[in-house]
Amino acid sequence: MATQGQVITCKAAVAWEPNKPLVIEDVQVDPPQAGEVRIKILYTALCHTDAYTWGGKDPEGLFPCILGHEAAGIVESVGESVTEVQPGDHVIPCYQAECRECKFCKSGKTNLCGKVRAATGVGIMMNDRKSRFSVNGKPIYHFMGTSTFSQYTVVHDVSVAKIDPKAPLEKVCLLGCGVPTGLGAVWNTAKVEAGSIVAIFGLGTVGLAVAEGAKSAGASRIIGIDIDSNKFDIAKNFGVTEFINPKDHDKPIQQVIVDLTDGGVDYSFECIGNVSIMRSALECCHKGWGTSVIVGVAASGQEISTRPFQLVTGRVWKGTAFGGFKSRSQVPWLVDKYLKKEIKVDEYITHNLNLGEINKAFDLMHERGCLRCVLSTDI
Ligand SMILES: NC(=O)C1=CN([C@@H]2O[C@H](COP(=O)(O)OP(=O)(O)OC[C@H]3O[C@@H](n4cnc5c(N)ncnc54)[C@H](O)[C@@H]3O)[C@@H](O)[C@H]2O)C=CC1
Ligand SMILES: N[C@@H](CCC(=O)N[C@@H](CSC=O)C(=O)NCC(=O)O)C(=O)O
Ligand SMILES: [Zn+2]
Ligand SMILES: [Zn+2]
Repeated sequence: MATQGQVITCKAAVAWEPNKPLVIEDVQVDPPQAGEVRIKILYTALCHTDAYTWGGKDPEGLFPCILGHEAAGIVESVGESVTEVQPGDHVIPCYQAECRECKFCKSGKTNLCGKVRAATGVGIMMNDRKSRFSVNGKPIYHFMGTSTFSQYTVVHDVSVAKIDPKAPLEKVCLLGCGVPTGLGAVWNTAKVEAGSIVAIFGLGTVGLAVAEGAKSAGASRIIGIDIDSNKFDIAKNFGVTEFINPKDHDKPIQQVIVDLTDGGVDYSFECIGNVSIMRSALECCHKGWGTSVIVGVAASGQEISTRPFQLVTGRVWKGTAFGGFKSRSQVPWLVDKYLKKEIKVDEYITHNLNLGEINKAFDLMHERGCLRCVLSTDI
């Protein structure tokens, strides 16, 4: 039955309130308006940022909402003036848009895009400043402009990357967030050179992707730091050469690293979202040139601090969103790299469940051995 132009009723996981189990609801999904695309989501993974917003830590978190931002699917229908995708295209929704026209996109200095950010930050679509989701007439907010914990979602056309239909959607859904973020933090934001010494704080999917990026950039030493010692065995497969568990040391972790590296590392990456570790990550950098990249997302109200002397003496503090990748242009390129076996993806997937088991998937995020859990939306 043709669904184009019709409201679709489908299953979605609704977060009615922070920290309360998500509820699988029959959700009404409106047709796409001008500049919008309705996507049948086939696979979606969970990222730590979903847990962060669900946990009430996100200053932009609005409830009720449909979370989820690391997914892949097939275009069901498009609104007026959409030219770059059509029904049947295989796509990855991108929380970081790329309109190619705004001040940000044209700057050549950033992957951030200003076109729809004001709407996606408040859970609505730009065209009429309303949501396309409802349950029995009650509007449900969008999340990050993607809302992939649903069998169907509506996104802005500037937030859709068209990919090679040969790519397995159950794998490449990961290229919607965590893996590109880690790789890009190294390749685009830090621009790590061959021979560099790198420290990575937090060896989840994002930190492991940093390790993979650093290895491919030719880093000579890749030091992984995690409070879970089981992470080292996994991390070796992604390029980590040395492991430090801060719990095994009395000295501040930055001092331990400075002592181990003749004055500090060339590059460090914070992949946890902990502001005190962000300070350690900066202060373990070498005087004169060490650069620290903040990747982790810290809770509302949290602030970073250090002695300004750390920066006066040449250390550089940076941050990255989606690893600096331009989403619509570069996600298809990352998919191609995966198909050519130039980047890992499968190795980050430790669990597979379906959308109906989403609360179990959130629980798994706190368990040892869990990197990414991919949900099939086929309940
Ligand atoms: N900037 C961006 O564009 C993006 C940021 N993120 C953020 O990156 C962070 C990491 O995400 P995931 O890898 O999915 O998370 P994760 O929870 O899988 O990994 C975090 C790792 O940090 C370790 N850890 C926790 N506390 C620690 C401590 N005090 N010292 C050392 N290690 C510690 C944990 O054992 C775990 O291995 C999150 O804050 C997430 O929100 C995620 C994607 C994109
Ligand atoms: N709403 C949050 C923003 C958290 C954040 O920094 N998000 C990252 C992506 S995290 C993906 O898993 C990002 O891309 N930020 C840039 C942006 O425009 O949002 C908060 O306010 O803390
Ligand atoms: Zn994410
Ligand atoms: Zn733009």
